[in-house]
Amino acid sequence: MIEVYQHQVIPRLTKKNKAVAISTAVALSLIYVIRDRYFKPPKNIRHLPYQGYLDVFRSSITNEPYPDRAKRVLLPIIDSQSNNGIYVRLGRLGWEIHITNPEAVKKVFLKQDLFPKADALKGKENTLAAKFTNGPNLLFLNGSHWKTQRTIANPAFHRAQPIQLFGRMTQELFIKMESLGKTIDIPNLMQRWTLDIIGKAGFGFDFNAVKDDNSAWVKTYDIISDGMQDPLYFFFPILDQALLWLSPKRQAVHEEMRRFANMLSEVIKKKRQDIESGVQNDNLPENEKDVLTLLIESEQRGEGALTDEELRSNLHVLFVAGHDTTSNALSFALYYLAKHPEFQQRAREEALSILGDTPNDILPSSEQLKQMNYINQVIKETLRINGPAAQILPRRTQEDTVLAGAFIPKGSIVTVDLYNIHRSQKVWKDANQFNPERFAPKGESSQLAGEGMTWVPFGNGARQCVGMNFSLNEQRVLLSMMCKFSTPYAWRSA
Ligand code: HEM
Repeated sequence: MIEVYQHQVIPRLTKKNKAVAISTAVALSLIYVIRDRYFKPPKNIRHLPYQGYLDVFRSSITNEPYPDRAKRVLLPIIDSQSNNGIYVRLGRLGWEIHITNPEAVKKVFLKQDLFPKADALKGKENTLAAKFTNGPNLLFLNGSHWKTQRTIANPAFHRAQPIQLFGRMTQELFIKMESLGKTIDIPNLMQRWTLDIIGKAGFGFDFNAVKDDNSAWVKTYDIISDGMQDPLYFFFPILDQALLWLSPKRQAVHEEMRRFANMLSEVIKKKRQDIESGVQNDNLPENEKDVLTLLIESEQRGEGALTDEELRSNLHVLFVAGHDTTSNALSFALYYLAKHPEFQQRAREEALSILGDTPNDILPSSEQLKQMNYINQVIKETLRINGPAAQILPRRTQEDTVLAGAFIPKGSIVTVDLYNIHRSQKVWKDANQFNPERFAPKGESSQLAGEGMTWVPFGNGARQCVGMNFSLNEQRVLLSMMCKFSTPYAWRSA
C-alpha cells in the first residue's frame, strides 16, 4: 500500500495536497500500528477468540457490573458452537487467556510447575495495594518458599476450626439484628461479622465491628480497603509511587496502612511472648485456637517456623483472601434463600431437626454441621452461581503447551475463569438458575465427576484455598443458626 502511495498517488498531487496526503498516510500507519499492537492480543495468541479492547473500555467507563458484562459478551463467546472454553481478554497483566474448559481447568490446577503464579504486582511496587498484599506470603509466593509456608499452614488450618467461636459471634450478630428493626442491610452486616471473625479467629484481635458502629480499627481498615479499590490509583500506580507527594490525602491513607501493619507486628510480638511464657489462649482446645497461635506453635511441634515478617504478611493475606470472600458468599446465600422461600423452608426444617426447635440459641457442634446436607447444598450452589472469586490469580506458562486443543505459547498469561465456568451452559444445565438440587447425592454435580473440573470456587490442586474448610464452617454455622433464629418468620429481600 505504501508503494502505491509513493509511486502512483504522491507524484500526481500538488505541493499542498502532498503535505496533506503524507500526513494522512503517517497518521493511518500510526493508527494501524497502535491498533495492531495495543488493541489486539499479541500475534502469538491471536488465533484464540478475544474480547476487544474497546469493549473492555466501554464496560469500565460505564461501570458495567461484571455479571452483566459476562452475560453480554463473554458467555456468548464461550457458549458459541465453535468455542472450546477458551478466550482472551485484557486483565491486570495485559492480555490474559481465560479457561473454562473443564479438562483444561484441571490441567492448569494440577500442573503447578507448568503454570506457576505470575508476578501480579509487577510495576505496582510501593502502591497501597502492594504494601497491603506484597511480601512473603502464601497467596503470592511460588516454588520452594511457597511450599515451605504451605507445609506449615496446612496443619494449622486443619486444626483451626473454631466452631464454638463462630456460634458465639453469631449470637452477638442476632442481638445487633434485633436492634436494627425490620429492614437490615445484610451485605454490610456480613462484612462486619466476617471482619470480627478474621480478627478473633485469625489472630485473637477484637475489631468489635458488629457491636460498635464507630470502632476505630474498623475505620482504619475501611480507609485502607477503599483506598486500595480506588480505580485512579489502579490505572495510574505512579500516583501512589513517585507522585505520592502530590496528594496529602493519599499520604494519609498510606499512613493508616503503616499504623495497621504496626498493629499486626505488635500482635505477633505479644503472641510470641505469651506462647513462650505459657499463657496460651486461655487453655482453649486446639480447634478453637486462632490461626496465628497455631502457626507460631508449629515451631514447637517441629513442623517448621515462620519469621515475624512472614507471619505479618500472611495476616494481611487473611484479610485479602478471607474477609470479603466469605462475606459475599453469605450475603448471596441469604439473598437466594430470600428469593426462594421453598428452599429457605427446607433449610430451616433441616436446621430445626438437627439443632432442635427449642426457643433458645443452640451453638452447633462440628458433628451437627456434618449432618447439614441440604444447607451444604445451598452453600455449594451459591458458590457456583455467584462465587466470590471471579478468576484465579494469573499464571505464567513456563513452556509451549496445549489447552482445550489450542496452542498456548511459553510466557502467556493464563487464568481459570471461575465465574464463567460456573455459568457456562456447556458445563451446567440452566446455568443461571439457582438450584441446590444439583449438589444432592447423584445430582448433576456428581454426574459431572470425571469430566474434568467443573465446580472450583476455591480453586483446586496444591494451591487450593487453604481457608476452604474454615470458610465453609463459618457459613454452615451462620446459616443454620439464622434458619433457627428466624423461626417462625421467613426472611425476604426488601
Ligand atoms: C467463600 C470463601 C472463599 C473463597 C471463594 C476463596 C477462594 C480462593 C481461591 C479461588 C483461591 C485460589 C487462588 C489461586 O489459585 O490463584 C484461594 C486461595 C487462598 N485462600 Fe481462599 N477463599 C475463601 C476463603 C478464604 C478464607 C476464609 C481464608 C483464610 C482464613 C482464605 C485464605 C486463602 C489463602 C491463604 C490462599 C492462598 C493459598 C495458596 O496459594 O497456597 N480463603 N481462595
